[in-house]
Formats: sequence, structure tokens, C-alpha cells
Amino acid sequence: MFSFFKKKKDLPEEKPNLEQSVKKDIEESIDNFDSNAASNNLQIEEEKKVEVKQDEEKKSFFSRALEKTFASIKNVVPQKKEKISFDEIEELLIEADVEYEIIEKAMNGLPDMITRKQLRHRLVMLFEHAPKVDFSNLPKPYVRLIIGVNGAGKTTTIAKLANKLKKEGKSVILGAGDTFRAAAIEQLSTWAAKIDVPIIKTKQGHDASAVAFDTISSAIARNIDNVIIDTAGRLQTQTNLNNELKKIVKVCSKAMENAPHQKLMILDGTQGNSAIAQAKAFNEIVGIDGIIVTKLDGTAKGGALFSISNQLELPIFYVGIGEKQEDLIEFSPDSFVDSLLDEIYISE
Ligand SMILES: Nc1nc2c(ncn2[C@@H]2O[C@H](COP(=O)(O)OP(=O)(O)OP(=O)(O)O)[C@@H](O)[C@H]2O)c(=O)[nH]1
Repeated sequence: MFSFFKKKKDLPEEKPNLEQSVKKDIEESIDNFDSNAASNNLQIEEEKKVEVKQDEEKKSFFSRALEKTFASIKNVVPQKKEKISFDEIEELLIEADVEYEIIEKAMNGLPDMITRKQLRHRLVMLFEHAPKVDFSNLPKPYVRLIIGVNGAGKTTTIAKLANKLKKEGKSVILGAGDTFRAAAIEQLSTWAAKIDVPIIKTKQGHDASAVAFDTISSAIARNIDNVIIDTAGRLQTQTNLNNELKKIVKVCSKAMENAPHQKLMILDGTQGNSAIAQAKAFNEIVGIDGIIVTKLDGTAKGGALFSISNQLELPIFYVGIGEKQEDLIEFSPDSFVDSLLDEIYISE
């Protein structure tokens, strides 16, 4: 033991040559690289886990909301399978109220027996025509104008949307632009009080575009992030009301350049495919930027979402899945299609 230490001490100090020193540097930098890469990988894995969790949550929301739609497709495919025949898929899509033209488009060229992967690809593709919307760097205030027929769920959806934005830490102001019915102003005021957001309103019969102007001006003065303006329910055939809608849009742009930033059409999901004609007509009148489908929980026609998005070439931003303020979920084609396929296919 002693001799060992002695020997080592007596040895002349070794000077590392250039080759060794470069080798050491490289080894150190590989070590650093490894630990950086490891921490990056860890971060990516964490992010992936959060994404998977969010997808799972969305999927379970859809599964709850689509109970009635699932019940009808299960009449066609009662047992989960690995491969499902072309005819059965066609029949279950019809049951779910997907338009026949869309079914033909989605299934063109698929084999007699169809795997989950094959069908998933085709169904997700049906949503791809809709333009992608970039939600970063939104103008302040961001103005949304809510359009739809009577009873589609406009007022309730405005409350849900305001609640969601507030929970995300953003400020919101509502404009009671449905001046046609006193009850509509009252209903929106009750929601505003419940979720604790300010509201601009006027008396029944007064000019709706003046309410829109005042709401945007107030948001600018108070530095509020989001404006949501209600409008009276109307049919695409009511010329006077549609001229009023055009006027509201024009007046919004006078209150703030490029406002309204989003004209959102609220469609009643229980109407299935018949809601498409309605939305097409409004799209021609004022130009629609996106869709919110309500009452998905109350219908077996959930498949209409495929036709709605594909035919209108518009994004579905949210779906309503109940009457409470929390019952609004962000729409994701992937989670929607996956929850549908989970009902009929054995997982891969
Ligand atoms: N089950 C269910 N009911 C909903 C949903 N969204 C709205 N509703 C109900 O649908 C009914 C009509 O909703 P409103 O928000 O009053 O509809 P509106 O478009 O403002 O109607 P008008 O005031 O007549 O213009 C109400 O009873 C809502 O509670 C939903 O996602 N699911």
C-alpha cells in the first residue's frame, strides 16, 4: 500500500499531450451534450405527456357528448372489431347523419374490409379543407360577432365562451345586440352577472349596431381583451334583419379597424345536416369565419360535424355539450374521430 503511494508520488508529473487534451475536451462536450439532450428529451416527453392527457380529456368529453350518436352506430356494429366491412362503415356513417356525398368522398377506394388506421385517415381528412386559424398575437380587443337562428343556443354559447376566456385569465365584455326581444337582453344580463363580466345594453327596439359600437368603444377605453356581441336570431330569408346584420358588421369596423375579427355562426347540432343550408346562406350575406355547434349532447346526429365542416369549408371552433357554463369544448378533429373509432374498433 505504502509503496504504491510512494511510487505514484515519485513519478514525474505527466503532461497531457495535445491528442489527449483534445480527446478530453471532446469527451466533456459529449457528456454535456448528452446531459443537455437528456434534459431536452425530458422536457419533450413532459410536453408530450401533457398533450396526451389533454387529448384523452377531450376524447372523454366527446365520448360523453356523443352518447346518442354512439348508441345509433352501435346498432350497426354492436361488437368492436379489428376490421369492419365497407358496407357496415357506410351504414353507420349514414346512421350518424353524415351526408351521403361526404361518405362517398371519404370511402372512395377503400378495401372491402377496413382497418381503424385506414378509416381514421379518411375521416380526419374531411376536416382539412377548413383554413387554419392563427390565434397568436390577437388584436386587442378581439371582437367576436355571434350569428344564428332563434333558439340555436347563441346566448348560452356567449356565456360559455366568456366563462372560458375569463378562466384563461382574459378580460371580456358582452354586447347585448339582440335588441329585438327584451327577454334576450335580460337573459344575457343574467349570464353576465353570473359569470361576472360587464355588459353593454340598451332598450328593446333600439339600434343593435349602436350597441356593437358602444361595446367595442368601451372595451378600447377599459383595455379589455375580448368583445362578444350577441345578435338577434334570424332566418336567412328575413331581408330586413339581414340588412341589419350587414350594418352591424360595418359599424363594428368603424369602432375598430378590421372588427369584427370573427363572425361566428352558431348551429344547432340537433338539426344535423339541415343546418348546412342555413350557414351557407349567412356565409353569403356577411361571410362566416367559423362555426360553433351546440347541443351535441342531445342528438344522434353527431356525424353531421363531418358534413358541416367539409361542405362549408369552415373550421368548427367549439361544440356545446350541455346547458351549463362549462359545457363548451374546443373542437379537435383528431379527438372527435378517435372517440368515434374507439366505439367500433378494438384498439391497435
Ligand atoms: N343540451 C344542450 N342545450 C343547450 C346547449 N346550448 C344551448 N342549449 C339550450 O338551448 C336553448 C336555447 O338556447 P339560447 O342560448 O337561449 O338560444 P338563442 O340562440 O340565444 O335563442 P334566442 O334567444 O331565441 O335567439 C336553451 O334552453 C339552452 O339551455 C347545449 O350545448 N346542449
